[in-house]
Amino acid sequence: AATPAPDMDGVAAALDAAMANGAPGAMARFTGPDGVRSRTAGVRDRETGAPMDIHARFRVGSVSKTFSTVVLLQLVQEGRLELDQPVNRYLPGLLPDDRITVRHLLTHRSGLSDYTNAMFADTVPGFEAVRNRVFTYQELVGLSLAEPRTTEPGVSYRYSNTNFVVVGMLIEKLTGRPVANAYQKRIFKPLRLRGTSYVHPDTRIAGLHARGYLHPDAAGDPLVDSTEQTVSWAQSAGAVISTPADLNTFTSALMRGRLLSPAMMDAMTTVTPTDATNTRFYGLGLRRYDLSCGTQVFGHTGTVQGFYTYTFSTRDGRRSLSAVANTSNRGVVNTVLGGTLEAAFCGKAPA
Ligand SMILES: CC1(C)S[C@@H]2[C@H](NC(=O)CCCC[C@H](NC(=O)C[NH3+])C(=O)[O-])C(=O)N2[C@H]1C(=O)[O-]
Repeated sequence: AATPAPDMDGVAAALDAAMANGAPGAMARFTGPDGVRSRTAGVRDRETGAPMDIHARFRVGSVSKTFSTVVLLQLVQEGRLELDQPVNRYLPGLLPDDRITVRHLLTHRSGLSDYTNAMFADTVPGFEAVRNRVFTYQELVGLSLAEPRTTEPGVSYRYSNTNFVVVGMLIEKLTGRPVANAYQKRIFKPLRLRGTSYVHPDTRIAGLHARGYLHPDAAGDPLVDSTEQTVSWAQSAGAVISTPADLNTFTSALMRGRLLSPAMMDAMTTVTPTDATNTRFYGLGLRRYDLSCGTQVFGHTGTVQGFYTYTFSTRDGRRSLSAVANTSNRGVVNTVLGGTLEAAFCGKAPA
């Protein structure tokens, strides 16, 4: 079937819906066979009123997990570790269960609890308590291991940031360098992602950027400007900064096989369902969404204080979309922002 043109009016409507539900601003960038299409809405800075800018940098949250996965799978390709070996073989004594394998981390099937649930139970106090803190990986893993495991290893999918903190530990142990070096050398530089960085524990977003605004739990309380933070509570699970254009370049290059071998891409895109809808799946550090028009898109989502992100590409890498809203802790915004995917990849509904 012919590739449908993106319905940019539909994309714009989803951005407007995000604003109508509390986002100060939103933006989306589609890259496809007929070139680039962008839409923006609202402001990137509530103080100055500066309009949202498609070139603005922002925090991508868990989209970082796909960057970390690419680095780790390159190390697997280089023979530095094996997917089905115990994590403890490479990080002796780290985990209390030798049955937890590297693959379990990348598929969220390790059973390691997600320490952020307790950390952010009270949204604003939780954020304020950690926004300037610097954690070691070991401290974060310690927070998780203080809580009961959620499943026996490999038995079921249970999303946990802890998995990708351990992925960061593996990368640093095997390369002998901070993860920032691996991101830069293996992804940012080769793909010329000049708007993408990993600056942990620096709290700033350099250059032209969107400010992020966290919705408080109590209705009527003011938005919290959450732009500056270390994101040390997430690091290799959530601390990358990027732009819509760079994320489209990244997902497209990934799908086109510019970062990993065909065999490794097959492994990465081998998925299991994450919910009962049978339209949402997870592979290795990668989500698959099956859209209403039958198109499957691969990428990741992100939720970090002040920013919601969707970044997905078709399996052939020919079409990519990144959509961002500069708010969080407002689920309806995240949901309506997701409407950009159907509009962009399925096009206008038949009349
Ligand atoms: C699975 C998710 C949704 S959560 C996970 C990760 N983000 C976090 O773990 C942060 C959670 C707290 C964020 C905060 N919420 C609260 O504090 C609520 N009390 C807010 O909305 O800013 C990320 O990113 N992933 C998303 C993903 O992968 O899409």
